[in-house]
Amino acid sequence: MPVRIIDHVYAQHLLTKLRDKSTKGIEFRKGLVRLGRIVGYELVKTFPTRQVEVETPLGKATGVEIVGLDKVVIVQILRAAMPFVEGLLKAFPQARLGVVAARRREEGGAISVEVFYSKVPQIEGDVVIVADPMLATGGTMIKAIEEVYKAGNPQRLIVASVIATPIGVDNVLSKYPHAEIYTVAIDPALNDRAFIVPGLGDAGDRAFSS
Ligand SMILES: O=P(O)(O)OC[C@H]1O[C@H](OP(=O)(O)OP(=O)(O)O)[C@H](O)[C@@H]1O
Ligand SMILES: O=c1cc[nH]c(=O)[nH]1
Ligand SMILES: [Mg+2]
Repeated sequence: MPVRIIDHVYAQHLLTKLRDKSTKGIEFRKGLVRLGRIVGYELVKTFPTRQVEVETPLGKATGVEIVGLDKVVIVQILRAAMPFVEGLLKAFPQARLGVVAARRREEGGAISVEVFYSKVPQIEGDVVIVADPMLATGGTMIKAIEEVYKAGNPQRLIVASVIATPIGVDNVLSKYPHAEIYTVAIDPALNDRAFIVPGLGDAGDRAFSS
């Protein structure tokens, strides 16, 4: 199960609004928060559950408890992941958080990625969700995952994205074949500046109005 598309109709609806170039500033940012929430709730479905008994004020009830929520670490890749992670945290409010600050640079027609700050908590045996709305070439995600492995070996490595490309997915999976990639859409192409086409443009710039 290398890539799973989150085909929830509300996720698809929100993504369409984000793609629309007339969706500006705060509306764009709010859309990313809402998408993060839905992606989070879809990810929760992949966790094991157990039956538990609780005492209600009037008697006993049998219910379901999600197992392992206390083991979740979310790693956000600055900057575009910030609103997306705000949404993910609605589904994983007790998650510990890591941060990787990265920027893509164009040098002589080639794209390179610079990580200029990284702080990831100890993650041995944890479920790590690395969040970035855009998985274009996959270069940034690969660098972020390298930072994750410096902090320990996760039990599960989940990549949470909004738009991915086939090449980005292949690049990540060729280095980390066990990564579980969740995305709302896969777009076909990259342009000559490694932007996703049709994509939604520059997610960081649109979210932060620069
Ligand atoms: O898969 P890749 O080809 O590496 O591209 C994806 C990265 O590009 C963007 O970051 P950018 O460098 O624009 O930083 P920003 O989030 O601050 O805008 C985006 O937010 C991803 O992190
Ligand atoms: O299309 C793209 C590619 C990388 N980063 C973005 O924000 N958009
Ligand atoms: Mg950007």
